[in-house]
Formats: sequence, structure tokens, C-alpha cells
Amino acid sequence: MTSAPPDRPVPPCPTVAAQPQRLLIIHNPIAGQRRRRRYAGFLAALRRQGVEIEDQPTTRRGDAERLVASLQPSPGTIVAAAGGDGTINEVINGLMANPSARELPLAILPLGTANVLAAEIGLRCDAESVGRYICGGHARPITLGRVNGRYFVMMAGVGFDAQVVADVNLPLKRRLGKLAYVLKTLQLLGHYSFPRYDLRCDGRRIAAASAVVANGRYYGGRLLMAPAADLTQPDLEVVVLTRSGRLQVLRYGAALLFGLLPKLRDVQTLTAREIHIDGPAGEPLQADGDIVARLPAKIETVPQALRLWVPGPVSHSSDASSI
Ligand SMILES: Nc1ncnc2c1ncn2[C@@H]1O[C@H](COP(=O)(O)OP(=O)(O)OP(=O)(O)O)[C@@H](O)[C@H]1O
Repeated sequence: MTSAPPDRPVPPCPTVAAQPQRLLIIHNPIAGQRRRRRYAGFLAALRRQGVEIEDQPTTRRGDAERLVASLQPSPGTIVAAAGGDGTINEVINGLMANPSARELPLAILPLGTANVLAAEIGLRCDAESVGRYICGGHARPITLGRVNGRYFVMMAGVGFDAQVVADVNLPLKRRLGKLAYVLKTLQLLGHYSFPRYDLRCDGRRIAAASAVVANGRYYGGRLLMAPAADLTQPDLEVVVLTRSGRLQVLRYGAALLFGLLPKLRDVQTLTAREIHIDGPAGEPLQADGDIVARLPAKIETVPQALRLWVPGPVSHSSDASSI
């Protein structure tokens, strides 16, 4: 893991979208299920459009972060994370640790299981859409979250969902995809001890059975968790599930599936920039779908931390509007 340099906002996005000259792809070859063909399709579509590609495959966990942290970029480079949200998370942490690469735009080539960031920016996973995205997109400054020093782009969570993430191993995820999470949820329900957590959100205290600190709107794919969250804004949305117990987990899960979770009376959403979470020491926290920290935790917002490549041309209201 690499240490973070001091925060400094990235400069505003360029006013004109330019065709990228060079795409440096950090590629996780084991992301998702049977994604080799999809990746070959992405490369073919990009080459057809004249994009110069350098393909850097990872060989193990942590590789993507190390590669990007030691990168000496040439001008006009766009860094692309080809994989799932875990790979994107590593690339982001590598960029944030590398002062000479931090201002490079970050694009994503979705190959993962959930692809939550792709859903957030409205990117479809077919080759044609990805080609259009790279050649017709533009860079937008976005906020990142940081949990105990580690950056995340979509969300960090504590409680039942973090324990499920901790229990899902990579081979199971490769075999079953999203079903691996369903299976582990049902197994965990049999023996979970339902600890409680004490949150301080910009000084306001609230007790939680589970909590998700959201930078983006979606969770686990296209499931709506925090409708008011916006990657371009400095605030984080803290979604607090207040009730414990097996029945409640199933109820919250069903509500999430049907887009109703934010409407439940016992789900509270607070807007905050600094969140402290206390609970049983050593309990896992997930961020962007991987376990990245343990309790106690401090989560904070880092506005304008990174330039994310998003689909479509620059609009005049781009700087003020959401993605
Ligand atoms: N070559 C590799 N071998 C083993 N693990 C890797 C390799 N490259 C990256 N990883 C790790 O694999 C994990 C899962 O990858 P990733 O998140 O990209 O795919 P996914 O889990 O299928 O997708 P998603 O996160 O969208 O559900 C990440 O934590 C990443 O650090």
C-alpha cells in the first residue's frame, strides 16, 4: 500500500474534449467471468478509432496500484482501469500516491462482476459504447472518499454488507458472479452476531446496524442506494440502516433490489464530510467492494481529487452539474 501525498485539487477540466492520443490500460485479466472476449472487443473498437494502446496486465492483487504509483506519464496519456471496481480502486490509489500522474484522466473499461462506477457514469459494457466513450468523452473533476487513508470512489460500508464482502472469496466470485454474494448472505444470516456501530457524521451521532458512506448513487451494480449522492459534489451521503436482525437484513435487501431502500422509515440518510465509525475493534470495512480498513474508522471527503473520463462531450454547464 502506498502513502498519500497532501490533498491538492486537480485543475478544472479542459473546455474541449480531445481524442486521446494514448491509452495506458491497467488490465486485470481475472476480473469478472469469461471476460476475455469482451476485452478483445474493447481493444478492437479502440484500435479501429486510431487510439494508441499500451496494455499492462496485472499478475496479482496490488499490482495495479504499484504500476500506477510508479508511472512516469508522457503527455496526452489517459490511464484506463480495465477490470471491476476493485481494480479501479487500486488504480485510483496508485494515481493519488503519484504526484506526477495524479492529473492524468482516469477512464474505465468495465470487465468486473458489478461495475458500479460504470453504472454511475452511464457507461454501457459493449465495445461500441466503450469506443465512443473513450474517443468522445471528456474529463470531469470528481470527489473521492478516504477511509483510514485509503481512497474510494463509490462507497465504503460497515456491518452486514462488509462482512459478506469479507466472506466472498475470489474463486467463488469467478464461478458464480453476483450469486456469490447472495449465497454468502444466506450463509452469514445463520451465524451473524449483529454488532452495533456508533457513527459521528460532522459531529451528529447516530447508532447503526449497518451503514454505507456513499460518494455515488449506486450499489452492487445498478441498485439505488443514495439518490442524492453526486461524484462531482464535495458531500458524502451516509445511509444508515438502523434495525438489526435476520428479518431486517432480508427486508433491507428486498427494498434495495426494488429501489425502495432510501424510502424506508428506518433508513436514515445524512449528508456529511467527515464520518467517524466506532464499533467492535478490528471489524472490516469494505470500500468499492473490497475489504480495505478495520474499525475504528475515519472517513472523509477529498473534493476535486481526480479527473474521471466520462461519456459525452463537454457541456457548458458541466462544471456545475452532476455526471
Ligand atoms: N492478476 C490478478 N490476480 C489476482 N487478483 C487480482 C489481479 N489483478 C487484480 N486483482 C484483484 O482482484 C480483485 C477483484 O478484481 P475486480 O474488482 O477488478 O473484479 P471483480 O471483483 O470481478 O469486479 P467488481 O469489483 O466490479 O465486482 C481486486 O481486488 C484486485 O485487486
